[in-house]
Order: sequence, then C-alpha cells, then structure tokens
Amino acid sequence: MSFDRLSTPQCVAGVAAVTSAVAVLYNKYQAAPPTKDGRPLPPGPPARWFWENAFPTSNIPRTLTDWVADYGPVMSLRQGSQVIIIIGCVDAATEIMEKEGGVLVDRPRSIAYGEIVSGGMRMLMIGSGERFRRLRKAIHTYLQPKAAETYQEIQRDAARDVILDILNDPKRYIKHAQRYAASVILRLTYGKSTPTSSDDPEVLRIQQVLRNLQATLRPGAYLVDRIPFLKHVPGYTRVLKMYHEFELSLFRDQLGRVRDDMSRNEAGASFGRALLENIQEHQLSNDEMAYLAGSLFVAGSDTTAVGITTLMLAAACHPEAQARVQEEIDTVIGKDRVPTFEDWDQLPQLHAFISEALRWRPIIPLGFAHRATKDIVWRGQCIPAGATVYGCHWAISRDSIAFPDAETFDPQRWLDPTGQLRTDMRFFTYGFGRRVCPGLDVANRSLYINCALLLWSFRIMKRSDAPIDVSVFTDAIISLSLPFEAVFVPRMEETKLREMMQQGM
Ligand code: HEM
Repeated sequence: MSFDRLSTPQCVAGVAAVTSAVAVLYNKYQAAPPTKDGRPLPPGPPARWFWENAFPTSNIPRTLTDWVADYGPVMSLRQGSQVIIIIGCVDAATEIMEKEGGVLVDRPRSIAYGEIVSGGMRMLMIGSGERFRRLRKAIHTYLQPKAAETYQEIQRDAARDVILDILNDPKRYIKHAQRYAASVILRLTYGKSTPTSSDDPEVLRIQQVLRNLQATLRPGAYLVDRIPFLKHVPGYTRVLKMYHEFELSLFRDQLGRVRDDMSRNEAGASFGRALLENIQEHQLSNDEMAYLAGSLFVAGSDTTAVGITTLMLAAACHPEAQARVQEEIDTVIGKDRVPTFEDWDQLPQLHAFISEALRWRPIIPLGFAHRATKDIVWRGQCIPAGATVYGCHWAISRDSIAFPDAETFDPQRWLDPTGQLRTDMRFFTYGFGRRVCPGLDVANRSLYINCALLLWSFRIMKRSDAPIDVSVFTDAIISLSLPFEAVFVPRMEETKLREMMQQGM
C-alpha cells in the first residue's frame, strides 16, 4: 500500500503507534543500567516522554533540592541521551566531587559560549587537557595565598570607599558593592592602568562583554549546544563570532596597555604584568594571556559583589547575630581605630558570621557543571563516564545532617565550645576539587575586610518586614540584584566615621 492512499485517521494512528514505540523504547533505555557491569544509575525522576527535558526550567536549585529530599543525596536526571548527576549533601560532595576530583576535572562541552564566544580560551569553560593545565598553573601562581596577600592594600582602600559611598548615598549600597568588586578586580588584574569612572569607554566595553555573555547563556538562546551540527550552518554563528572578536580586542587592548606601561617603567604590580614578565615559564600565547586576564573580571566581579551584598542582607535580617559580631569587634578593635587585615585571627565570630551567610544564601546556588571522564562507583551506584555532574550548592546548604535546622541562620554552628572556629565543618562556596575557584583567597579577603568595616561602621537594618524572595537567589547562577532594602545607621558620629575612613586610622 502506498502512503498517498492512507486516510487521515490511518495516518494519525500510524504516527501515534510509532511515537508510542519510540517512547516505550526510550523509557526502557532510561531504566537500563548504564554500565556494562550492571550497576544502576543513582535514582531520580524519569522523563515520561523522550522529548521531555527532565532538568527543571525555573527555580532550578530549589527544585533540585526538593528532588534530592525525595530521591536521595545523589540523584540522576536524563536529558535526551545525556545523564546529569546532582550531588546534594556534604558527605557525597566530599566523597565524589573532592576525592574523585581527578575524574571530574573536565567540563561538559559548551559550543556557543565556551568554543565560539570564548574561542576555547576562557578558563571557566575550558575542558581538561594541556591548555587547561597551563592556564590553571599560571593563574594559581598569582592568586595563591601568598600572592593574594599582596593585593590586601587595594582591597582595604576600596572597602573604605564603600563606607564613604554608603554615607554619601545609602540607598545605592548594591551599586557600591559592585563598584568595589569591579575596581578591585581591574586594579589587581591590570595595575595602575585602571579606568575609574563608570562612563569610561573601557568600562562601557566591559559592560557590553557582560551583556553578550547574558545573551549567549540565556536558556534556549542558541540551539547549537544541543545540535552541534548547527555550528557548520553558514551564518548561524555570525553573532557569536562577533561577540568573540569584540571581547578578544578588548582583552588585547587591556593587556597591551600594561605592556606599554612596562616599557615606560610605569607599570604597577598586577596579574597582567606578572604574566608578561614570565612568558617563558608559562608558555602562554598572547591571546591566551589576554583571555586569562580579561576573564577574571567575569569570574570575580559580580560574585564578589553578590557576596558583599549577601553579608549586608544577613546582618539586616538577623540583628541578634549582627550584635554578637559587633560585641566582638568592639572588644578586639574598639572605636578608636579601623579594622584591618591584622585583626583576622582575633575575630572568630566575624568569620562564623561570614561562613553562615554564604551557606544561608549561596552565591552560586546551582554550582558549575563538571564532567566525569571515567565511571565513578558510589555506594553501589554508578556515575557513568560522560555524565554532567553538579554539586548543587543550594541543596548542599540544606543538608540537615551537616547543618541541623538548616533554614535557621546560626553562625554559632561554625564555632566549638571554646568559641574558636571548628575545623571539621565546611561548605563549598568556591566549588570543588581541581576546579575549585582559584580566586578564593582574594575573594575571602574581600568578604572579610568589607564585613569587618561594615559592621564596625554601621548597624544594618531591614527597611520593611517583607519576606525575602528566595527565588531570586535560586534562579540565576549569579544573582545580580537582591530584593531587600537596608538602612545603615552609623555606629559613631558621622564626621568621625568619615575622617577615619579617609585617613585609614
Ligand atoms: C565570593 C566570590 C567568588 C565566588 C563565590 C566564586 C565561586 C566560584 C565557583 C563556584 C567556581 C567554579 C568551581 C567549580 O567548578 O566547582 C569558580 C571558578 C572560578 N573563579 Fe571564582 N568565585 C569568586 C571570586 C573569584 C575571584 C575574585 C576570581 C579572580 C580573581 C575568581 C576566578 C575564578 C576562575 C578563573 C574560575 C574558573 C576556574 C576553573 O574553571 O578551573 N573567582 N568560582
């Protein structure tokens, strides 16, 4: 029988039969053990139909947290033929993400942003391999703890500016945190050649790079990540290639200015200068160096700004916890001098407050995707080679065994009975294993000095009793604005506070 003789109902019945057969086969495939030795995948919600995307589409980390409660701390999802593993508790994160770090150092392939926009050179997106090792070694050399110490002066001065900015314009405290983070990262990356005003052409170019990033990573914006073949369709990647040219030329110009400053003997100490002075040692091409320096802004600027704003939010929402830190600050530092990095070891309450704030509202709620390069067996289940693996920060932060009464904001959980910081507690603010954030020592110092200065200077209060909209923390990878209104009441006479910040006493 030829097809043109089929009636409409016969066609519909035929299509339905084929669809059902495919769905049955797909569901069978879903339930099948992924490895040859028969170990099952971790449990998880099955996609009912083969076209269904099992990964949640909104409020992702919170939905995953609910599923972890239903299916267990290590669960699996299928997205087409792709296996996605979600890790949702401290023990499993330690046993899998940390101990199997060598197997999870890779990233899943990202065609639109990683390969085309970033030209395969952006550290955060790059897969494991020879280039990754060279970049990571270079970045580590200039951001490890000893090197991070050398940026403290920049951070201290910029944190004092935050206090002055808040005194001048208290309503725009989120903007002040963003300005802090942007100016610190530009200073430490490029030294003295840093633009300062927000309408500087370079700042405008950086903002365009960030807009391009958001446009590329918007869910559904580029199908090429699901259908790699589209990469070869003429014209399809034109805009992405334009974005790449745009950011590459910005990053080349920025590093080029450092090179010019060096040739005039006017370059301050910076990450860029250190890279240029050690080209032989790191074996990086000019564009690899330009990208490595340029992409620090995207990785370290908004993350730090959200961290500082989260500390303000925690203080505003939890006056009793704030008062406890201020008691400690008043005893250790007093009101006649400004907190400094030298006070670091004397302020366990402050460190506990920071740790709890970063657990209570994780800065990167979902975490970043890793890729397993070999099968990992965990408690009889198999995380198969090729799976995408997320250590979901929000789910881990709600682990009721590691953090009893996890919704409660309780900095004291980080302290032992003698009031010192516990060494057996941890949260994964900066990620996992060999991909752990290389900027964490710089970031921790930023959070410390801002928290110390803010709580030394102000009592921070919430303007209204309206509940905080949790979805804003959970929907985006990085939450660019936090929905709360804070009031900053100076803890001493305002002119004295201004003078002390200006003179750094
Ligand atoms: C509070 C601020 C920050 C937070 C919460 C944060 C968090 C993270 C996280 C979760 C990752 C991914 C880790 C993983 O894949 O498991 C990461 C990667 C990265 N971060 Fe940070 N970060 C912060 C600040 C910074 C700063 C200040 C810099 C640079 C000076 C920086 C540079 C990077 C780079 C280059 C990567 C990519 C590393 C790789 O893929 O191997 N970050 N960060």
